[in-house]
Amino acid sequence: MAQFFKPSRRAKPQPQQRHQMAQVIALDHQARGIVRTPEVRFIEGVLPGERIRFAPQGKYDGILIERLCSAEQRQTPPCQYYQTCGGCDFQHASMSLQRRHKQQVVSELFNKFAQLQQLPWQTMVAAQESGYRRRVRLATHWHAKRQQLTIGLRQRHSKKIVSIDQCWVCEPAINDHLPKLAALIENVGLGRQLGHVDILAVQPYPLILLRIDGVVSDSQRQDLTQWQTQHSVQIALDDGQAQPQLLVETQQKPYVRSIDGDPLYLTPGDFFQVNAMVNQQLVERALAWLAPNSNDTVMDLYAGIGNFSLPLARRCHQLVAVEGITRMTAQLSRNASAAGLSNIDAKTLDLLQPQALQQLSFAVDAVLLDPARAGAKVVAEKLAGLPKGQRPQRIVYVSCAADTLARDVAALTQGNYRISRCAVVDMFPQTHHIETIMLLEESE
Ligand SMILES: C[S@@+](CC[C@H](N)C(=O)[O-])C[C@H]1O[C@@H](n2cnc3c(N)ncnc32)[C@H](O)[C@@H]1O
Repeated sequence: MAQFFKPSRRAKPQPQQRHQMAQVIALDHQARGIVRTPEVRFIEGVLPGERIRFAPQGKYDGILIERLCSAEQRQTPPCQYYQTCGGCDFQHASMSLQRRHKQQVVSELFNKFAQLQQLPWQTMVAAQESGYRRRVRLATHWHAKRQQLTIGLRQRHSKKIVSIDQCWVCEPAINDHLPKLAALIENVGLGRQLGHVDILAVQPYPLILLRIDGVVSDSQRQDLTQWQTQHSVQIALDDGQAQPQLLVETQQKPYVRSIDGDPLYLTPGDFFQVNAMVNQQLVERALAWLAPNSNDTVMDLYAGIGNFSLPLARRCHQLVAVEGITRMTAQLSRNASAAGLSNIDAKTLDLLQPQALQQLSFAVDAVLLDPARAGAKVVAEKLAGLPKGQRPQRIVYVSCAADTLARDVAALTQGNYRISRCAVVDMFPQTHHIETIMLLEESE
């Protein structure tokens, strides 16, 4: 049969003459270096002040070929997998540069989207630089010929998996179990059926959540049950259809603790904040800025399983919590009951729907907003337009996406609010991800 030439789908190496020299002038919002030659290009792994040789790629990108000098703020990436793993993209910068850059990005976005030049910055909410992640999702690949399983994190810009047995930013409870997983799955014979694996550093035992396609036999269940007892972990199975199930349903439900020590029970798959120490400080900061007292009615929007709701309810008269996922609202209510709190009214509403907001009275003393990346546009526009006496005096907005935060805060400041405090929250050190907390108060 005739053989036709098929070009490789891999990016071709750039010919030598196309390489260009440039000085990195700044970092973009994803912590990539910006060069101008004169066209603007974005290059990963480089820092402002560094002179580099790079290969242009596509219309806007470049690939670093050689660094001719190093910025003072460069550090040797501490993680052995840094060059290949796509997990942390900012390890080559000192912690002070990482944190300064995050604040700079928020300032730039507010300048651009909210026309606000000066923000009232407060001390950053930050804790340890490594060993902070209490949940991680691992990718897996089953080599049928070798009957071997690879577990790890995705390579940068690739579907390939970097096999890891330690993750520098994960909590020790995760790293204790990560190296044992491949052998467990191979021995139990679930390699072919395995999708991803989540490890959660929760109480009373670390939880390993296996995404399995197809049926798990009784003998496989027995093997897994034996293993979880031997290694003091809990295993849960997720078939992608129904809610993940603990292998032994009679065992105690997993939980994390609120800042007051109340257990926040969760079902595998429920959202909880990734960085326990930063979360502790974040909730404390939100409480300090919202300053609830025992006569106040407070609203916690995007409440999850009650991370902010329970501490707020302990300090105010009445707490209205709103969450979009029914299962999590029910969990929040159970968590409130377990903590002996009877002043929480938990509702399930889609806060992106204007008509859903008609079911809420915003004549409360304070509101906490903690939306997902999409932000809280509909809520912000509603709050911005409410007359005095029917709106909260204080709003604390916790955000994981500075662009949607700037958009929503612009709506609030064009209404009856002004920004009185803000701080960067370094929830994900060693990565470019930015969280922010902002206090808005009635301006008249
Ligand atoms: C960043 S998490 C914060 C959860 C909680 N405040 C915490 O600290 O753990 C955002 C929460 O908003 C919920 N959510 C996302 N979109 C929503 C929507 N349209 N309406 C209501 N809740 C939503 C998610 O289910 C999630 O629990």
